[in-house]
Amino acid sequence: MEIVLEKKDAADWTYRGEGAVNLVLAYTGSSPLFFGKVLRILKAPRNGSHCGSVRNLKALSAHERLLWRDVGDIVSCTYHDVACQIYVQHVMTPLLDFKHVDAGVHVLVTREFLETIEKNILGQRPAWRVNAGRINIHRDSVLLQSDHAIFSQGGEDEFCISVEIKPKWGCLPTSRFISKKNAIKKNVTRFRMHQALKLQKGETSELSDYNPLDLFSGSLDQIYKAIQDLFSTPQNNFRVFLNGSLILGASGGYADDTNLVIEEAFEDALQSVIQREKGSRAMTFLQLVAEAVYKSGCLNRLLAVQQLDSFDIEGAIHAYYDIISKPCQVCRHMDDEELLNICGTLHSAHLDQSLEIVRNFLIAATAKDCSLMITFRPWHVECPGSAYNSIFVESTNQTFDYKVNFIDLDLKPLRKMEEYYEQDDKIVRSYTKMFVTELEADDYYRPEEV
Ligand SMILES: O=P(O)(O)O[C@@H]1[C@@H](OP(=O)(O)O)[C@H](OP(=O)(O)O)[C@H](O)[C@H](OP(=O)(O)O)[C@H]1OP(=O)(O)O
Ligand SMILES: Nc1ncnc2c1ncn2[C@@H]1O[C@H](COP(=O)(O)OP(=O)(O)OP(=O)(O)O)[C@@H](O)[C@H]1O
Ligand SMILES: [Zn+2]
Repeated sequence: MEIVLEKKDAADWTYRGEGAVNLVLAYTGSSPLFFGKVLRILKAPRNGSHCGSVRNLKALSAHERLLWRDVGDIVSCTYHDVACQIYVQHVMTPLLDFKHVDAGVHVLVTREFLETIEKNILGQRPAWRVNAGRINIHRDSVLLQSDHAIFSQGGEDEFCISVEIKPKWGCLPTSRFISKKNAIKKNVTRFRMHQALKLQKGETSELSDYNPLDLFSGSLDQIYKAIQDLFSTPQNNFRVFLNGSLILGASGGYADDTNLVIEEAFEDALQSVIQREKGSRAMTFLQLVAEAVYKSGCLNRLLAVQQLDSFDIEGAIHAYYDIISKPCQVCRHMDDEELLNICGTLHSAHLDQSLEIVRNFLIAATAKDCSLMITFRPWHVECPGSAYNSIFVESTNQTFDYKVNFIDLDLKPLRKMEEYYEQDDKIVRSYTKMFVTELEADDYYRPEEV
C-alpha cells in the first residue's frame, strides 16, 4: 500500500533548515518507516522572480530534454523535482560514489499536510526566507531522504555530531575563453570575489576568512586552516548539529562571525562530545573535522566533478546559444577580435559537442553549489566490523566513527546559463571596484597572463 502523509502526520516533522529552493524537516515520530529520515519540500517563491518559480512545477524544457535525453527516464518526468531526483540518481551518484549520496524517493502528501507543516514551522524560519518563499502546496509528493545529521542505527544515549560544509568552487579557472577584462578570475577565487558583491548587496556584513583552495588542497594543515576559518566566519558555508539540533551557524541563512559569546556556547555544547579536562574542545573538534575531510578524500572526487567545467561560463555560453538556436549575444557585443575568433571555433562545433560542453558545465555547477555533511559518533569496542571508518583523537584518547554525505545535488536549469554569465561579470566588476587598484588591474590585463 502506498504511503500518504496526512494532516495528522505533520506534528512528527520538525524544521531542520532550508535553502533557496527547498525546506527540510526531520522526523521526530516513532514510526520505523521514517526514523532517520528527512523530508525535502519544494518551496514556491512569493514574487515569482527566482528561477525556482518556473522550475518548481514545470518539468524539463524541450532543450533540457535534448540535453539530458540519456539520463534514465528523465525526459518523461512531469515535475522538475522528480527530474532532479533522477538526475541525482543517474548522474551525480556515479560521479560522487553511491556511498556518499542518497537520491531519496518521493512520497505522497496531502495538501493539508503541507499547509499544517507550513504553519508549524513558521516561527523557526529566518524572516527573509519567509518573505522570499513559502511551501509549494500544489505538489502532491515530497522527497524522503536519509537524515545525514544522525546515524539511523546506534545506541540510545549516544550522541551524533554533524558538520555541514558548503565548500563552493575549489579551483581557479584556466579556460582560454576567459576575456582579458576578466583575467583576474584566473588568480583570485570566485568565492573571494563573490564576497565583495555580497558585502555590497548587504547579504553579509563581513568578509569571510575562508579560502576554498585551502579546503581542497589535499594538505591536512591547509584543510585545518580552512575549517578554522569556516568556524570563525561561517556565513552559509558552515553549520554544526548535535543530535540534529543546530549548535553553530545559521539555520537556513547566513551566520554572524563567531565572537567570544558564540565560541563559549559552542565550547559548552561540546561537553558531551569531546572529553577534556582543560583546553579548547572546539579546536580539538575542528581538528577532527579536518582529519575526516583529509582521510575521506571526498573533496578530491568533488573537485574532479567541478573540473568538468573546463570552458568556464565565458566559453560554455557560446555553446548554450547554439543549443537554443539563437544568435550569440556574447559574440554580438564582443570587441576583442582575437577572442571573437577563438569563440567562433565553438560556434562551428557539432551540436553534440555543444551539448557536451553545456552538460558538463551544469554538472560542475551542481558540484560547485552542493554541501557535504560529515557526521561523527563514538566508536564502540563492542561493534567490530562497523560499516564506517574511524578516527582516533590522541589528545583525548577517543575514537569516532564517521560518515560523509553530499546533499543538495539538484539539477541546475539550462535557462540559468545567461544568469550565470551576467553574475560572473557582476562578481568580477564588484571585486575589482572594491579591491583592485588601477596598477594591479594593469597587471592582470597583461597579455602573458591570459
Ligand atoms: O551562484 P552562487 O555561487 O551564488 O550560488 C547560489 C547560492 O549562493 P551562495 O553563493 O552559495 O550563497 C545559493 O545559496 P543561498 O540561497 O544564498 O544560500 C543557492 O544555492 C543557489 O542555487 P539555486 O538557485 O538554489 O539552485 C546558487 O546558485 P548556483 O550558481 O549554484 O546556481
Ligand atoms: N539529507 C539531509 N540530511 C540532513 N540535513 C539535510 C539534508 N538535506 C538537507 N539538509 C539540511 O537542510 C538545509 C537545506 O537543504 P538544501 O541545501 O538541500 O536546500 P536547497 O534549497 O536545495 O539549497 P540551495 O539554496 O543551495 O538550493 C541544508 O543546509 C541542511 O542543513
Ligand atoms: Zn558566441
